[in-house]
Amino acid sequence: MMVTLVGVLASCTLVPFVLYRLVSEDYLVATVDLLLISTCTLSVKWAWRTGDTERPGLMMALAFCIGAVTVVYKLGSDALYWIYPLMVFLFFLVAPLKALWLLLSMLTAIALLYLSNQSHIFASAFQFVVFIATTLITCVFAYIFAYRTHVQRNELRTLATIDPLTGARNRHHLSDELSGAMQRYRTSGNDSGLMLLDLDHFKSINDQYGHQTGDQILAQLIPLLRQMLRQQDQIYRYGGEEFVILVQGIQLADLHQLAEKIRHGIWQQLTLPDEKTITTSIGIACTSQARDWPHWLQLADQALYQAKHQGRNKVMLAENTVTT
Ligand SMILES: Nc1nc2c(ncn2[C@@H]2O[C@H](COP(=O)(O)OP(=O)(O)OP(=O)(O)O)[C@@H](O)[C@H]2O)c(=O)[nH]1
Repeated sequence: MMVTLVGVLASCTLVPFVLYRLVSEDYLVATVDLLLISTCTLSVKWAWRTGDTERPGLMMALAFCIGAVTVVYKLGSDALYWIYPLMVFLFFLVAPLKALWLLLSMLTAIALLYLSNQSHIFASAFQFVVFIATTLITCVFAYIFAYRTHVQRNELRTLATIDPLTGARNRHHLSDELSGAMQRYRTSGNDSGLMLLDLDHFKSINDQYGHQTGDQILAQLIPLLRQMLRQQDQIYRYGGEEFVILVQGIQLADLHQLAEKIRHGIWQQLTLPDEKTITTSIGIACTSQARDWPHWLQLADQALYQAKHQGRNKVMLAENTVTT
């Protein structure tokens, strides 16, 4: 985790300086350094406890910017060299645009302190101009680099998690999401529903109309499903023409109604080039019926098998009920 790495590195770097400042009786700078080490420790703990890296990262970044202005004000040009590693450091902690804004605010504060004659930060006006020019250039290059990395990371995440043909999620995070829903049911009694949906006779559709038409049907299915679902409901492509829909916070009766609505919607709205209809079979199960997430999925799969077995174009409920 980046916040931990940066927090530990920054703290380790600062410890010898705290000792040095204490020995040389520079108590203000020693206090600032100690506060920065405490902020790093708190942020790392916060990130580990909550799994959230955004707010702890921002807290650390803000503390370092304020600390840097204070130390530069107190120590003058001796402290200026630290601004450069800090500029790179901030891009590891917060999103590129936030890091850029923080850095520009920090540089403005240093410039205002100097221009208002409140401190002899710079030995000469020339040194001031060189400092501003070099820090701005570093800011711009660091921002471009961080922004490109950010975009590429998002693209990689999309490639790893989204099925390119349908736009549904792939199976990558399905087990995590299902075990999360199972966990929520155990801790708060909040039931969730699972639908396993499989288009009927898809092989004959491919054989009769061609693979490309089959692909188009699969691509049209997801927007149609999204119209009938809430924004927080998740659709995963489980296999070729088989999809998993995870519906959080729903009881079995309502899940059944929703599955019927979906079955009808597909029957009415998803059509072949010659206007013939396409049907679907759906197996459904709720967290309250299952022992764990693989069992939950297995129950929905058994229900889907029943729906196929009983003639297709049907919604079947899982039969098992867990007894505790
Ligand atoms: N066009 C297209 N076809 C796919 C894709 N993935 C899987 N398929 C096809 O989907 C078909 C699934 O066939 P089966 O598993 O026999 O099932 P089915 O014909 O739908 O029959 P039932 O499920 O029993 O109603 C196979 O012919 C696969 O080639 C895909 O991405 N695009």
